[in-house]
Amino acid sequence: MTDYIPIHETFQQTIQGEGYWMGSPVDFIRLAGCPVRCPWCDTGYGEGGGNLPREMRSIEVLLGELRSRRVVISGGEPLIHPQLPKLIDAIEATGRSVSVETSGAFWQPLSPQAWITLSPKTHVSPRYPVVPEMWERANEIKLVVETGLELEFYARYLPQENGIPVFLQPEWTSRDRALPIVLAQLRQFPTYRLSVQLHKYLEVP
Ligand SMILES: C[S@@+](CC[C@H](N)C(=O)[O-])C[C@H]1O[C@@H](n2cnc3c(N)ncnc32)[C@H](O)[C@@H]1O
Ligand SMILES: Nc1nc2[nH]cc(C(=O)O)c2c(=O)[nH]1
Ligand code: SF4
Ligand SMILES: [Mg+2]
Repeated sequence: MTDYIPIHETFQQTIQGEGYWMGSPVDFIRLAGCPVRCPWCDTGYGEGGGNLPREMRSIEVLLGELRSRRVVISGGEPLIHPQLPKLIDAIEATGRSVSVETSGAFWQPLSPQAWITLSPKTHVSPRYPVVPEMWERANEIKLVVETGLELEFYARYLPQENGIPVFLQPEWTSRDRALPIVLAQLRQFPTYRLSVQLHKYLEVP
């Protein structure tokens, strides 16, 4: 039985612009749909995304497009789709590695080899808090910093010394104000790292 999954867009042979794998050559599969409605969503889901692309594509066709050794599955919110585990397994079966970008508001058991980037949104969308399993499963945490209060909001969930990597990412539209805040926070928390959405500066997808 062929598995279809709702796709917003796919693009290949770009670079991961954010977080731990920043600068790595990657392909992108952006799944469609997200209920979380972050006010500053840079992908258009802040208002629900009803007018955004949504095309049912088969896993087989998605595999045929792949060119890079690492594939980033993003969205929208990838974990709302029950087909996600099968898509990850199918990509890994080609010998590739998979990264998943998620708000952490939904849970499904995923391949233990998949790299989970948790970017929490509880603070801007209290109806969609990070589920407890996600704080345990995440391989990195990426906080979008707009006001500087985010770090305190999530303090009890953030790893202490020698934990998983924590990235502070200036909210894009307020980056001129948010970047100095992030740099000051990095002086206070020198084990955390800066993530800048490199792709936007390079003007690649
Ligand atoms: C569009 S989201 C899709 C994946 C998932 N829904 C999530 O929020 O992690 C991809 C990444 O972009 C980040 N992001 C979205 N809008 C942003 C903005 N305006 N400034 C900085 N990062 C943003 C999210 O936090 C997330 O790490
Ligand atoms: N190049 C590039 N890197 C990214 N890292 C996370 C992205 C996302 O929208 O999930 C993204 C994106 O949209 N483009
Ligand atoms: S959870 Fe991700 S895709 Fe959904 S609105 Fe927030 S940033 Fe956009
Ligand atoms: Mg993006």
